[in-house]
Amino acid sequence: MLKVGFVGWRGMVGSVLMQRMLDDNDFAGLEPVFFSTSQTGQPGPDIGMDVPALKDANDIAELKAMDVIVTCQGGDYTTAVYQPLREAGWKGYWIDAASTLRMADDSVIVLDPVNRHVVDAQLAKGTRTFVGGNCTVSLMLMGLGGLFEANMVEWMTSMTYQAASGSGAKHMRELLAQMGALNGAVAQELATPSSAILDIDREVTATLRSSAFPTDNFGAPLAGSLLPWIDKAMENGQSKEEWKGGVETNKILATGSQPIPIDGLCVRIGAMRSHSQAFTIKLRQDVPLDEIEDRLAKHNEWVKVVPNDKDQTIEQLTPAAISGTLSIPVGRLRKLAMGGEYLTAFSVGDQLLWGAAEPLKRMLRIVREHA
Ligand SMILES: NC(=O)C1=CN([C@@H]2O[C@H](COP(=O)(O)OP(=O)(O)OC[C@H]3O[C@@H](n4cnc5c(N)ncnc54)[C@H](OP(=O)(O)O)[C@@H]3O)[C@@H](O)[C@H]2O)C=CC1
Ligand SMILES: N[C@@H](CC(=O)OP(=O)(O)O)C(=O)O
Repeated sequence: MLKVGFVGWRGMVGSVLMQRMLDDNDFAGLEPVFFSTSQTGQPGPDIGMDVPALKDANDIAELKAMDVIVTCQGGDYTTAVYQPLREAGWKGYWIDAASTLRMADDSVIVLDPVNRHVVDAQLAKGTRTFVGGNCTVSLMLMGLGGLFEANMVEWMTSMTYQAASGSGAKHMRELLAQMGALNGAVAQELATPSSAILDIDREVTATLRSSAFPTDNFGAPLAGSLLPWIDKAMENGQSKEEWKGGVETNKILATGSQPIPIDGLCVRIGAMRSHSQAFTIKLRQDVPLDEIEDRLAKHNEWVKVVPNDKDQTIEQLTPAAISGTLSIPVGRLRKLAMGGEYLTAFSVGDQLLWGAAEPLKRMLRIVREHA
């Protein structure tokens, strides 16, 4: 039976992974072993079967006993443990949510509904390191996979509207604290229908700018505002999140020496756990919209084309509509005024499911089939 070590399972991404594996009975037939960097010796999680006490996630000898390690612990952990483990002779499968190893020559970025052929080819070649993609990249490719599969995209921009969850659990709490502080600052006026909206707005703006406003995690107000920068700066003026959009997409698609230019602006907004993106797509040819919709809809079982009308858009194409689900709606599809080769689209996806946990869960299944 395959011995699978889980690291980072207590965290936000790890908890979503655990739940999805329980939902689909994925622990059956495995020998799961749970690790922690802080709770060694404590009882393992309740997954409906006996599991040993938690092992030390930094203990190379314990890790070495695993056939597969699935980690959602984060990049610092991967940096500290992966190389020493390989140097100790471990030849097992490493399945990781962190970005650390994504662009390494000997790793594959996994998103099997889009690149199963790449994953299979690399497994056959003996590749043992599989990494989930950046959330905006995975969500974009789940939505637009039909266009890339048909090699219809000459270039693309992606303008993102990213949820607080992408920064972690503390940030989600801070977003809610900010929302509460704004509401609290004007609660009395809101309860008085005759109060002047510009007075309320003035108070809200003063609260946003006040030093007492909770911004320890984001470093600035997000509720009632937005933050047009995500992750570190690259030397060329891109943010690292924007850089990932181009390099990771091309690695997933294995475009090799003919990369598709993909760039844009990444923006944090006050959504909880679903990322949205607006695309401008330069098609290689002027393809009719109905053919485009058909290709998008048929690409995978989770994408859903939303007709370009107001009622269906605001009902189906929002974080509120899809958070907590695997659905990837794509809508606002129309040709732009620039010409028939210019397409616009908007998509939404749960950042913790297809954006993080789901590709790892599925990769573990693929490894089981292969091993
Ligand atoms: N957040 C996201 O959207 C995405 C994250 N990722 C990757 O996944 C990594 C982990 O992200 P995320 O899940 O948000 O991180 P979390 O901060 O939620 O969890 C990381 C670890 O913190 C430890 N921890 C300490 N206190 C607690 C507590 N009270 N509850 C739960 N865990 C606790 C746990 O490790 P221990 O048991 O060892 O103490 C846990 O595994 C990221 O660093 C990133 O590399 C990838 C894609 C998206
Ligand atoms: N950077 C993403 C979340 C994330 O964890 O990305 P990555 O896995 O590429 O580090 C966001 O903030 O929404």
